[in-house]
Amino acid sequence: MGAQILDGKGLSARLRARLRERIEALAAAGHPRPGLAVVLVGDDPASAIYVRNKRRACEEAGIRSVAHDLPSTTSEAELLALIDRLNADDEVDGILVQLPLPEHIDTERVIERIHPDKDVDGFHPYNIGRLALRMPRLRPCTPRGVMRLLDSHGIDPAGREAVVIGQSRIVGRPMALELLAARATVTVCHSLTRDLEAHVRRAEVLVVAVGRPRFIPGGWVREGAVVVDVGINRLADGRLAGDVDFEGACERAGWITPVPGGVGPMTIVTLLENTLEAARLRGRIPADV
Ligand SMILES: Nc1nc2c(c(=O)[nH]1)N[C@@H](CN(C=O)c1ccc(C(=O)N[C@@H](CCC(=O)O)C(=O)O)cc1)CN2
Ligand SMILES: [Mg+2]
Repeated sequence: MGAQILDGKGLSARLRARLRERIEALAAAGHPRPGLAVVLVGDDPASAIYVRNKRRACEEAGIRSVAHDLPSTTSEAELLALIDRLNADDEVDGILVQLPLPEHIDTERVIERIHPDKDVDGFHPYNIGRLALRMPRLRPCTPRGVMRLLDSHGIDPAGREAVVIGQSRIVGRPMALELLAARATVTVCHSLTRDLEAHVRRAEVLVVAVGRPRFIPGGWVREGAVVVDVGINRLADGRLAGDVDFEGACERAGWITPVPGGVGPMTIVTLLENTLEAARLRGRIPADV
């Protein structure tokens, strides 16, 4: 095992403690606590766990979270009506709609209905457009968390060959935009990409988000590469595995994220930070904290 570990768990714990201090100081000075509405539709077991973790993280950071748990039979119109109410509620700084939504609901329409200043997931076309133009406001949590993890270990993607595998709304596309904003040379690979192995072998920064356990063999990883594994796959024996063959990749990579304890915790802390940022953008707390 040659690779050094990119420790998202440790970094996120430090960032969360710092965030809590800032929020407590604001509260002590008479400012409102940031408020996050967490919307869960249906009974997807993984989503239920992620939402529970987000609510707990809010509580620990001193953020007021309001739960909206809706049945899987909720219609799109009902969900849009809830978002309208949350948009109009001054005490709600951030609105998070857990994805995936049930199939009968149009995800794009729901995301576009969230006011961009409350879009703490950073998925609204306005916020994605701002990121694409290198004028970011609220930024998608997982890619932003990855960039902070790299930065905290002194890794600068500028000028490097970055390869992102996967083109999802949550990770792949915004990850490519973050890396481009950081001046990497970016390639996005997907299911129609020819010769994936050749792209992976070129990558100095490799980000994998496909949701298939050990999809990338360790032997494909470039010597010294930075490997960011966004996959969280539950194996038949109950253990978690990433999208990259971790043991094999460790032989060649310079840096690598573990699963669990790498990217996942960074997603959650970035959500908390985005909620504070949304409160700032909305003028509910001072701009200089
Ligand atoms: N509205 C959103 N939906 C989804 C997002 C998102 O950012 N916004 N991302 C993913 C799921 N996700 C957050 O929602 C998420 C997944 C995993 C983790 C995490 O901390 N994972 C741990 C392991 C957890 C386990 O034991 O299962 C880790 O990697 O260490 C955080 C957030 C899809 N939906
Ligand atoms: Mg995420």
